[in-house]
Amino acid sequence: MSDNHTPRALGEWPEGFRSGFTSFVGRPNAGKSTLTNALVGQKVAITSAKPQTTRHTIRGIVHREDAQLVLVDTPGLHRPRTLLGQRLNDLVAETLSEVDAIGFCLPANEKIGPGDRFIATQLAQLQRKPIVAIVTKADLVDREALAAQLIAVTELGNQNFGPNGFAAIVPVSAVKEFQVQEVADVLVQQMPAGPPLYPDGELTDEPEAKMIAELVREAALEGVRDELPHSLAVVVEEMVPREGRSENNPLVDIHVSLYVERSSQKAIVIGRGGSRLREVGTNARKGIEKLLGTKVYLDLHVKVAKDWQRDPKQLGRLGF
Ligand SMILES: Nc1nc2c(ncn2[C@@H]2O[C@H](COP(=O)(O)OP(=O)(O)OP(=O)(O)O)[C@@H](O)[C@H]2O)c(=O)[nH]1
Repeated sequence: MSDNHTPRALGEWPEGFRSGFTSFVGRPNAGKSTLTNALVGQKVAITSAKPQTTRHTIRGIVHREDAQLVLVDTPGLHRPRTLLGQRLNDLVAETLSEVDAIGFCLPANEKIGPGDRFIATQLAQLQRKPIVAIVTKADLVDREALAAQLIAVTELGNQNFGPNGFAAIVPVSAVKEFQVQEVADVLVQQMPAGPPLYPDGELTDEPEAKMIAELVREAALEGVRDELPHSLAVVVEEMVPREGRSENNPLVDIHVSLYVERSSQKAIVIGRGGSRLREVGTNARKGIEKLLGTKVYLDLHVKVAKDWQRDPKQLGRLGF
């Protein structure tokens, strides 16, 4: 978000870094897109276009010194009235599996209506998912009206999410840039600890590949982080939808290379008889399937690339 932070490579991140996915919901015109743009800025807007492999679109990424927030679209909760029954429940369940927190946008200048209440009841089904209420367009009302709306929103939260209500309530004006930073702050507070999911500031049309690489890397480091300090790089070589699958049951073949520096490290990653690598594959696959919303066949190959960290050519190939 800020213009003056130092670019950082994947693989290096400060203590206490948080990262995760969030999504804005709210009825049409609630100010979701404007807020997204205000948070992300023009510079790093990212679009993801892979309809056959993913059902959500990445709207943008907030890069901060202490966190990375990936803003994703959740189609369906935007226009609740056109969706009914099972379909909606599926979408809600999908949202549940994909994001770490939800920003529920409610305009300051409009009374809470049936559309908002409908969304609230749907969100209430997402147990233990933090919901942050964002009172948008705060510049359009005076202080008194804003205070009244904050009280009404608090009540909506208590009615739908039990006595604790919303995880937080923040007024904002994306247009006047009032409290935009605070919106980012409260969402970041809801994110789990973890590494950046994307390279800092990079524009890419293949964000999934980066996230998949990171999921594999995390799974491969699990439990052996000390033995493989900075010696593991992961590259997604290929992602192809499996041919001949029905539209309702797609499968994506993903081929991934894991680069280590020494054969002793290769042995650690693979484990006895390949047992560890199988576990790494299973764990990474679960995360990838959540991310893409489809079944995945994950093929992992461990390779030794000597001194890759010091070789610019290799580093380039590994996406650093
Ligand atoms: N005054 C003011 N207007 C805003 C603010 N945020 C959004 N708007 C206006 O509200 C209208 C709707 O904003 P969007 O960001 O497109 O709303 P949305 O929720 O993405 O709408 P859908 O795409 O229909 O779901 C636009 O005309 C915006 O300019 C704000 O903070 N202040």
